[in-house]
Amino acid sequence: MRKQEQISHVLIFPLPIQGHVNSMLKLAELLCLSNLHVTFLNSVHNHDRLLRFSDIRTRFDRYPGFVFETFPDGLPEDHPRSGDRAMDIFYAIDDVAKPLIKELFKRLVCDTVPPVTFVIADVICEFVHELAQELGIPTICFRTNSCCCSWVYYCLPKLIDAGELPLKGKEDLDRKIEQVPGMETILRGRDLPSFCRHSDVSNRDVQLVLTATQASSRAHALILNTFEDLDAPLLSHIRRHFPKVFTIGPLHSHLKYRLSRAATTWAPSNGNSLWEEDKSCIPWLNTMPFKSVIYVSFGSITVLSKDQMFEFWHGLVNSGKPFLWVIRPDSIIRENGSGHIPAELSEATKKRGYMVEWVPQEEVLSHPAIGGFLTHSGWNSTIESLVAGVPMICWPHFADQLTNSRLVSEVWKVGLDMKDTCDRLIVEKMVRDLLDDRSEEFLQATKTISGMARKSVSEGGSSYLNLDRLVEEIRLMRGQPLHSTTQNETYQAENCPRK
Ligand SMILES: O=c1ccn([C@@H]2O[C@H](COP(=O)(O)OP(=O)(O)O[C@H]3O[C@H](CO)[C@@H](O)[C@H](O)[C@H]3O)[C@@H](O)[C@H]2O)c(=O)[nH]1
Ligand SMILES: C[C@H]1CC[C@@H]2C(C(=O)O)=CO[C@@H](O)[C@@H]21
Repeated sequence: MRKQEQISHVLIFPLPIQGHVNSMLKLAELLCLSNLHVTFLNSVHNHDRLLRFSDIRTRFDRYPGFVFETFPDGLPEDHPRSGDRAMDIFYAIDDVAKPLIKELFKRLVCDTVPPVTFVIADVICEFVHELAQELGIPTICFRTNSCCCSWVYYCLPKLIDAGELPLKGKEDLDRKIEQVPGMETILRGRDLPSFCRHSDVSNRDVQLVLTATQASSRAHALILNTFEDLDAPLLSHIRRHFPKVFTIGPLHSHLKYRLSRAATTWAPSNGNSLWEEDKSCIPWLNTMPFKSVIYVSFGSITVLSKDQMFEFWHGLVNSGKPFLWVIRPDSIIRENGSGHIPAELSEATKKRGYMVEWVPQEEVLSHPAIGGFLTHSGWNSTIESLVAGVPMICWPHFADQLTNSRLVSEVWKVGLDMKDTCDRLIVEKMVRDLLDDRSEEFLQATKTISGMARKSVSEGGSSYLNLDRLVEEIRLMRGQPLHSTTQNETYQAENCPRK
């Protein structure tokens, strides 16, 4: 074995969308801080945007063992990559980009010094597991979504066998779901991930989630962006099927802690944003009273119809509370008809509203003026809100969001779930409940969880120790194949030209 092959070199592959790239870049930086070599794969589309709107270049330049590589995602430049077109990303990668990614993998295993010895694959990208396996490179998989949703995905075959899926109609939405151990008293049909609402389990999105989940069980270990105290009951179930689970989150908070302890004077960076962060909201927030503002954002892929936007807008204005609302340029569905904005909305917005296209969300959530978060319940947003101690109103509509919002309201009790409704009266009432009438109860619960989260990433905490164990595992696994034969060496002997 050549000398360079002694060095552990990790290849990280996220699904190329904001919520996945964000958390996996944080993981990448944590691994760099532990002196591992890391190559991070971005789609060309995302990489260009990250270079324009974030400081990734300067941030990662400081790690000598770090490299970005890119691949085309197979979609035309003007494709929205959001809303009901978000799933196109998978199928375009499959149709167009896969052979190119395979060549890239080969190059990284054969021609790179030191060669890639380990892959951390986004669970949902099944083909990455296949490629790594083909090349004899051990894989750890990373779930960027929540622990609760991951557990539901593992239980899907059981749900189907027991006839709990597919849901048979509207009446099934309120029926209790019994086949997800640990959540028997919590979940109703409507709280299952959105893919479960398809009337036919042979639907390709359902199959994608099922096969990716199955493939992940062949990986060496599983990484979750959560912490033990938050998800203990579910983790004990997951560990019966998947013995090696590394809970190392909340990743954003973990990274901040490790950076603050590293012997550097590196300035805190801005995020991993695919849109330009508008920081003008911070001086506006500075003028607002303590915990008075409701922050509204539906993440990076949700889109709203005009009717939905107006229901939220009326509800926010009628609540009488100041609001900071992120409306991405691509987030309102273009429809014919009147785009007329009623005078009462524009007047109230001038007085106590602030609308922007994208914000530095972690900074916003930790601002003292923020009293609540009206969110789509994406996992990053949820865990960022938990760490910041900000109660939530949840308006989920895709994938894990429908399950996350149920845990927010019924398990962690840190907010309210308005799923499957979009009505100005409900928005108004929930904003008042969150910020006034029930604020004490929600603030108390979020404070407790925030404390546990921070403890978990501090020295000696569960996530802190788990990250150290993960790094050790990667170092130990270097060059060792997962399976009985030394596939890695066999592959290299057969396919890498002799140097
Ligand atoms: O103005 C904004 C709005 C959002 N963000 C950040 O963007 C990320 C958004 O991630 P997330 O809340 O997880 O939402 P999505 O972008 O919708 O994420 C997708 O990926 C997640 C991880 O798998 C899933 O949980 C979601 O359901 C899925 O939609 C977060 O880190 C936010 O801090 C900003 O920085 N500024
Ligand atoms: C594009 C989506 C397909 C499934 C992924 C997901 C999940 O629950 O696994 C959550 O939201 C999206 O990021 C992914």
